[in-house]
Amino acid sequence: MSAIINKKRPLYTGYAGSALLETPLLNKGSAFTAEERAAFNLTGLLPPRYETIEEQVSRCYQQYRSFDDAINKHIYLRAIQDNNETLFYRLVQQHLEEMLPIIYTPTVGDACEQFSDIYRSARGLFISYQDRYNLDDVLRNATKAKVKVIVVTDGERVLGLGDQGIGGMGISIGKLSLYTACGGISPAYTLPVMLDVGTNNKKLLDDPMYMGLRQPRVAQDEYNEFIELFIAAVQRRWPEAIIQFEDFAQPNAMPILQRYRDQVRCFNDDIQGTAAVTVGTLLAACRSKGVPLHQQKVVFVGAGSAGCGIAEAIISQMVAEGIAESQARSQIYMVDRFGLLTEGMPDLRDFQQALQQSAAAIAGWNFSGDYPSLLDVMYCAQPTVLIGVSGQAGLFTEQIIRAIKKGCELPIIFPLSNPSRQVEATPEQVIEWTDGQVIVATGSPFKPVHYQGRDYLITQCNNSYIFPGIGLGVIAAKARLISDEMLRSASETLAANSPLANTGKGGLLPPFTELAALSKKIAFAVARVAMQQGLALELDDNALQQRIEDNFWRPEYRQYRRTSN
Ligand SMILES: O=C([O-])CC(=O)C(=O)O
Ligand SMILES: [Mg+2]
Repeated sequence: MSAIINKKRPLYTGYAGSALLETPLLNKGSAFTAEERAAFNLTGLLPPRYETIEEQVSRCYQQYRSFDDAINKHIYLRAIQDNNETLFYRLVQQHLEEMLPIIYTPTVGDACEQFSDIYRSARGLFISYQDRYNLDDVLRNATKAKVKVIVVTDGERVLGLGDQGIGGMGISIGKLSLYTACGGISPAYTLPVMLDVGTNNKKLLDDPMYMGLRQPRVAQDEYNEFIELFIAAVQRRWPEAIIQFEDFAQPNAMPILQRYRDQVRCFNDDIQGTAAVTVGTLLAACRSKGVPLHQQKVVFVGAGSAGCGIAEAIISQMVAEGIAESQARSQIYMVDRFGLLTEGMPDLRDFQQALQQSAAAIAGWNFSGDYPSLLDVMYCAQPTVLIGVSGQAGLFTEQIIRAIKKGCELPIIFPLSNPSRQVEATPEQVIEWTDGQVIVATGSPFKPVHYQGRDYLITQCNNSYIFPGIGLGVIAAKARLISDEMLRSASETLAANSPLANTGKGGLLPPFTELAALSKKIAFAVARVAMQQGLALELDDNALQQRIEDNFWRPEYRQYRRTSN
């Protein structure tokens, strides 16, 4: 363990009295000691008993348990976060499996939808289009001086819930909570950002409570200029910050990523994070099954930027396993609203065209519409893997699932859409319709399924396995950019840590309780690749490991001393 972290040097601060109690990064509440209470003018502001953080956690947990609804639990935890960040993370760390679904997917989806209704206090930066020419001033107003990770959204495609306008702030906050809880990034270095360009969600525009700009979304040139101004302002203020793009709508997500990924430390979590975790989970599934990835035929339902991002990552992985790219592409079938993406289909975006099937490939197929439907693809292509990223509940019908099972003894089925209520089929349905012969993973958490005397653990194939480790690795090695190879090493590290693939038992991915340890391994692998590519500091293995430990923040109170001013 790191010398630096164990040293527990006292922290000097000029805050005192109620201002200290109202600063969530510094507040310790009843844990301020007698000496600190005297030195910081706190005497009388707190109940007299001095408490340990463990005692505080017990009280919070008792209060937490008194709420029945997930959304009320979420509101309660967010209130603790806004009052005392150290306590919040200590509580979450101790009850990680129970609380992740509350601070993150699926409950964070409700929190985004109800953002203006449940709003309590300010967190992060709301950058409105109207402030676009004052961005330096706006960034200077941020309460954090040294920002290392920004999660930014414009709220246009929040999870599978569509345009949530300003409510998208909920997802930026949730993702950053995981950066800290699972990736050890100190909350002092994280900043959630919501770019408010308006909303096209009529319900929100008509809602008297709605707290965002009441106007249709700014689009095209104005929108792109705003993004450009934002990126440039971040570069001036925090040139080393990682920018994670989150929940942008398809027409913007890919162009923004392509415009900036070779210039700044950025990635799009829905395209690249989802792709990395899905490839990692798929590799683990293939290894447990004993059939390599390059021998699989993969059908996607949903050919948006997320689906196409995963498909491209699978193709890269198949090529890395030794098959030709054209062969790999021929094994991927993208099904969208109008059917299988096929040569000649009108209005395909660039990134979709690269994934269309050739007319020759489907020449012998038997189908009735203009393009093969999902069911046609199931019968004619006989896939072995089915991945859902459609955002549409119920798309994997019994007929679809039974059709894949017919052509494959042990299909791999990942209904990934989030949150839980948008899932293409529940794990219970998938297991039942395949008579229990299936490897299943979902994007949101689901309880284990009991079927014919057997318990099936449902693996959550969620970005949270990937992005905290990437962030930690990029920070530890000061990587300048985030390359595809770095993301691929994250997938491989994830797969290499699959309990099922390694031991034949347990989940496809490690339990969430092991996320912190896994994030460190991913950080190490990602940083190593960044160094090999000349994108990062040159460090030997020991020095890199040490920097990962040094950067890993733990929710422990530090001793405070008062600055003399
Ligand atoms: O937040 C999650 O659980 C995964 C994600 O990025 C999305 O669904 O947009
Ligand atoms: Mg997302």
